Amino acid sequence: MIIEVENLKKSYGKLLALDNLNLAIEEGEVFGLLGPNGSGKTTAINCMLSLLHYDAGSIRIFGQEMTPESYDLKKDIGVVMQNVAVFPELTVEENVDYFCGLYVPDRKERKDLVNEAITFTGLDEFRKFIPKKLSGGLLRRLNIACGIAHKPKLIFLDEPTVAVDPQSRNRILEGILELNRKGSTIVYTSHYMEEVETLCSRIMIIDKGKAIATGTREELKSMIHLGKKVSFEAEEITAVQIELLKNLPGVHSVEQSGHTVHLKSDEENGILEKTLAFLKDQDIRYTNIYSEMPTLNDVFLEITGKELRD
Ligand SMILES: Nc1ncnc2c1ncn2[C@@H]1O[C@H](COP(=O)(O)OP(=O)(O)OP(=O)(O)O)[C@@H](O)[C@H]1O
Repeated sequence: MIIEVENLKKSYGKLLALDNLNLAIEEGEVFGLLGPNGSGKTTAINCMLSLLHYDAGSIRIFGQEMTPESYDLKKDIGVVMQNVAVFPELTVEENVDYFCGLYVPDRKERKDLVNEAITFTGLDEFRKFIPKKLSGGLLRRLNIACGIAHKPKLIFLDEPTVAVDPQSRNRILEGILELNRKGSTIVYTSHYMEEVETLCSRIMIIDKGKAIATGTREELKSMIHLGKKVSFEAEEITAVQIELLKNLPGVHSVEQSGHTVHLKSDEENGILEKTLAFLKDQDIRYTNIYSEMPTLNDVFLEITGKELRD
């Protein structure tokens, strides 16, 4: 096991930020911590890295107890924090070299690692730039280059794509998968469910410092017995017709927002066809009908009663 967290508790004054958190991550995983803002993701990471004192519980990394003095463990860990942390007066190259130098004292060895990290994050043409001259997306990529240049076995990335343009975002996500393919275990926090779904082999959904569900995306979705969702727009649908729709076999719930009708079913198949037949039978004019599979937001909504995004 690469990471084992048992019964972790952390309070800030009266606020219980982590409430008996348990976590086990195996080598080779891309593990996602998914939760809304303030759910405790950063606190969990900072505890795992021994950057924060915690009140109770135990943390083992690479099979050993993690303490603030675990320097031998830390050299195999890479950290990309939520807030970009680079030196404003150093160039891209100098920044990466500085952070890599914390773990790799040999200059020659480091030169190759720094070059590799810069190329990997697509920063070759910006080597001599200082951070102030970089766009938000490029700055995030520099943050990543600084965190991974020493080729760590375990990489923590805390919301690395917040406020990043789509091009940089894709590059970052592809880069993370590439790091995983090259052998690094990844712990990735986000409140973007799409990213976590695409990237992560296993996901823990966290809310108010508590793990509310853990599993692969398929396992998480199968927990909530929700089949497909169907949405369509209909300007003239009546309240009675909405009630009739709710009574169709297999229909779980129906909600209206403006002219859009959202229907949830507990069946995987056939619900779109049933809805179409109903609309035809009732002579309801509709546009933009589509069906979709449940998302991790549906899982979160069903378990907590609120949306993942605030
Ligand atoms: N240093 C601190 N002092 C007091 N409260 C804190 C501190 N750091 C975090 N908190 C609180 O602890 C809770 C968990 O915060 P944390 O930053 O771990 O959540 P998060 O899921 O990472 O959210 P975000 O994505 O917004 O960073 C929140 O209610 C937050 O306000």
